[in-house]
Amino acid sequence: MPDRPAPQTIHVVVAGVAGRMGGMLARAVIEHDGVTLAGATVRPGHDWAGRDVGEAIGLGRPIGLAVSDDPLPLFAGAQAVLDFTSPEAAVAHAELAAQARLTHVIGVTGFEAAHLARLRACARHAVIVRAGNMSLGVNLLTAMTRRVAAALGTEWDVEIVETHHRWKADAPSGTALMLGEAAAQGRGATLAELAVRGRDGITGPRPEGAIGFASLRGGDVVGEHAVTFAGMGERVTLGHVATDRMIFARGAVQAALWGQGRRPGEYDMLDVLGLNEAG
Ligand SMILES: NC(=O)C1=CN([C@@H]2O[C@H](COP(=O)(O)OP(=O)(O)OC[C@H]3O[C@@H](n4cnc5c(N)ncnc54)[C@H](OP(=O)(O)O)[C@@H]3O)[C@@H](O)[C@H]2O)C=CC1
Ligand SMILES: O=C(O)C1=N[C@H](C(=O)O)C[C@H](O)C1
Repeated sequence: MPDRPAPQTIHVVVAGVAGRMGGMLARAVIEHDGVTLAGATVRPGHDWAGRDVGEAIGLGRPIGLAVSDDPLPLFAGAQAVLDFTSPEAAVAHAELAAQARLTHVIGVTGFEAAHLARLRACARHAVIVRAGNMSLGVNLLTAMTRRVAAALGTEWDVEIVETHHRWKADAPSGTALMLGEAAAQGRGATLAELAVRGRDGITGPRPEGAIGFASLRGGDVVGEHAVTFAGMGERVTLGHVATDRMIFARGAVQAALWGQGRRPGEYDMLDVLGLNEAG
């Protein structure tokens, strides 16, 4: 339950509206009840600055809102920001979001430990909902992965394979790491203790209990993930295929609404979807 009553309609800013996800997020906000698009940002100096958001994202009509390259005044007048930009930009946005006390929904992947430490500090002042994947299907898969890993034990080898479009910047994907963390949790460990990220050359036998990752990149693949539990004489594979980025955008809007009136802190989509307890 929220700690305070949530407003009826919340004002939402989309950061990085010129990106593959940015345009989807703006559409999702425009289409969703209970949220109003209050701003959309691009990197300083981007040639979309000043253009109408509707025209810039290809909606086919103006919506009377100009793209901005200055997040500060937009954040000051909003209740939430949806952020699928880059690790550096998301950390800078988190510092502004903390000052404005707004819900910061972060879909960005590829964070390093130093970024995560800064996000943790910001979450002392505002709600951060961060997940490597905001879709319902992947979050269900995450909860299932934790359960299956707990049930099968370490004699079943866990391998996670992900496939994405040719433009993706980071590997393994944020989703793959989320699934790996869930498998590790199911076994009472952390992913840092068990992860094997990339194999090449004379690798020797697989360490028992390791969680392996492999990444494929090509074409326009939206995102595919498979978690295989390989035992002696049988294999169990759980998977998810995304065919439309709107699944991530809708999840982000849901997270923005969920965050209203919550206590400051770090949350994820399992919290939003009520799947943490179920795991
Ligand atoms: N959690 C989830 O469900 C999902 C997460 N993702 C993640 O979201 C991120 C973005 O993915 P994608 O949309 O494909 O990538 P893109 O590169 O298409 O989009 C990122 C956008 O952010 C912009 N940007 C960077 N810095 C700033 C800034 N300071 N202010 C405003 N805009 C900025 C970039 O601008 P410029 O090009 O000028 O640098 C670019 O337009 C990735 O980390 C990806 O893994 C993607 C899909 C789903
Ligand atoms: O970069 C992407 O496109 C995606 N990134 C996320 C990830 O790293 O897992 C989520 C989704 O798979 C698409």
